[in-house]
Amino acid sequence: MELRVEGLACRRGEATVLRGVSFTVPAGRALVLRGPNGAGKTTLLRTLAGLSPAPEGSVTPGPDAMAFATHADGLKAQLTVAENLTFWSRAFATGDAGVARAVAAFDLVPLLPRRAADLSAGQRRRAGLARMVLTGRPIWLMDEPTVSLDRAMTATFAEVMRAHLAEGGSAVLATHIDLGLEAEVLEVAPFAAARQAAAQPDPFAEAVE
Ligand SMILES: Nc1ncnc2c1ncn2[C@@H]1O[C@H](COP(=O)(O)OP(=O)(O)OP(=O)(O)O)[C@@H](O)[C@H]1O
Repeated sequence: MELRVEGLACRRGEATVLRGVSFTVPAGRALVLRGPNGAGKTTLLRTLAGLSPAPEGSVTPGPDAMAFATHADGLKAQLTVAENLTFWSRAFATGDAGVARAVAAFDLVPLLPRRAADLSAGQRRRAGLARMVLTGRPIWLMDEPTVSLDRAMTATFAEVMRAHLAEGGSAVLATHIDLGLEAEVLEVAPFAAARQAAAQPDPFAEAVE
């Protein structure tokens, strides 16, 4: 699904962090957000996701089409991974089929009985990313999705993303590492988000080698 952003301003607390952000991410494509610490990448993602109201501009479609993977992963610490997945499948009305897709995508069977509080950082991230699959939503917003993932799981993530894009999904990712994504790059800078076309031929080539 296409994501269209026009003249967006983004606030964090009382501060306007970004202004005049415009871009389109066509179905099947990803946009990578780059920029130094504090540039506003997380703020932009939060605004796209509808978590921070935008004082100016528009985002189409609305938040119901989007799934947002944050640093926090969204797991309830006292529940097992299986219980977290069931909770999400109810919240997103995707049922057992949604859970099965998420488990298969990130090889979660060994983690299902484990309490989220007892998972390693990488295992938590795996479960948090599986949530994106479970939602069935077409537009994925992701904040440093590969942090804490080992090399094999980074490759798995790349495969999952590739499948999502091949199904007509789209994505906006803030990441400091080069995933080898076939993606445009948006350099995020306060009040002046400028676009750099950077299509590359082989998505994820470097991530999965
Ligand atoms: N709750 C808040 N209230 C006011 N300003 C904030 C708040 N949270 C963050 N900021 C500021 O907003 C700006 C943008 O922060 P943001 O987290 O979006 O940057 P980022 O590009 O994601 O950075 P990083 O690469 O470090 O994750 C920063 O200057 C930050 O200090």
